[in-house]
Amino acid sequence: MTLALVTMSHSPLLEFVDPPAEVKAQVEVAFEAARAFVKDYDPDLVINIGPDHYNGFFYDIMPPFCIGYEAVAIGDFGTQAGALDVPKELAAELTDYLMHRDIDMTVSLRMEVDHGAVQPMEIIYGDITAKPILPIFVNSVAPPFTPLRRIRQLGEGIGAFVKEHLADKKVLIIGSGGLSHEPPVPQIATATPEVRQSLLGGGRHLTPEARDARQQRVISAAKDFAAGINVVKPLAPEWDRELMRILATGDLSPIDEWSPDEMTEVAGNSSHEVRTWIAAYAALGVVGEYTVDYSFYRPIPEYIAGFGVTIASLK
Ligand SMILES: O=C(O)/C=C/c1cccc(O)c1O
Ligand SMILES: [Fe+2]
Repeated sequence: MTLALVTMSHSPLLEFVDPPAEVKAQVEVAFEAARAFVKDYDPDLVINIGPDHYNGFFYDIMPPFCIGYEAVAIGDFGTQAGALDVPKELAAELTDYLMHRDIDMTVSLRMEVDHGAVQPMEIIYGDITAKPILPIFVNSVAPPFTPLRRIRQLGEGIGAFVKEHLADKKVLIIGSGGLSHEPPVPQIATATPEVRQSLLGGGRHLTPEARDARQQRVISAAKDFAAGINVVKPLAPEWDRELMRILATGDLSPIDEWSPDEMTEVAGNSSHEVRTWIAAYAALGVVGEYTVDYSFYRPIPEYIAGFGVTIASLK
């Protein structure tokens, strides 16, 4: 058994906006580092921890986290659509294991996932079905948020499962999202009645026209933000670097004390996507001491993201 980790900011804007060539080149170097690492490691299984942006999960029922026994990517922002290759029985075993560790997993027998879940797989493999994958959703955009301690414990449970039940496998854990950012994903607290309906589930399975309108709003916000118009909260590079520093130490306990409200205040509504990174690092830390082999960070307004990529492996 072994476990390795890749965490990656995602941005649906990658193909829709144009940062300076030097920035694009740096991001491509980071993506290539992830590809090369994964190619060399050649995992048997991917455990994919990702958020959702009101495409698969809505306020009719919003779990803090959920595992998919089957999963279908909706293909937003031109990402690959279609069914993921989920080993259903293994997903059920992991659920059972976590339940017995007092992690009340929600299950979906047919989870719908968006760019937030699949973009790293697409970047790394060019195909979201390239490997068997256990898809785990972590709520990162819809308050109220579970305390970060619970996310760490979820990650630790996943790590313990890998250690005990996947002794003959090479496993890659992916955390997708973050870092500081506040793209124009609607908030229930400030929603108009129409948007509120959409967040309650009306936004599921949008018509192509409605999907296009939704995406154009985000693309145009990104262009404004890059032009220096503060349509969204500024990125918070210091906060991002501090998180990455803590993750690299192997001791995640300081993060337990972070309050969700303060995260939102300092690093933006979508900064909670770092929960995927925290869970992934907690899983790796349970399997053994680790080193961060590669780390990239740059705030990229065009992508509306404090943009980071890390790779970590066991010592
Ligand atoms: O509008 C959405 O669905 C999400 C947009 C977005 C923009 C930038 C960074 C991210 O992580 C996003 O999910
Ligand atoms: Fe996102």
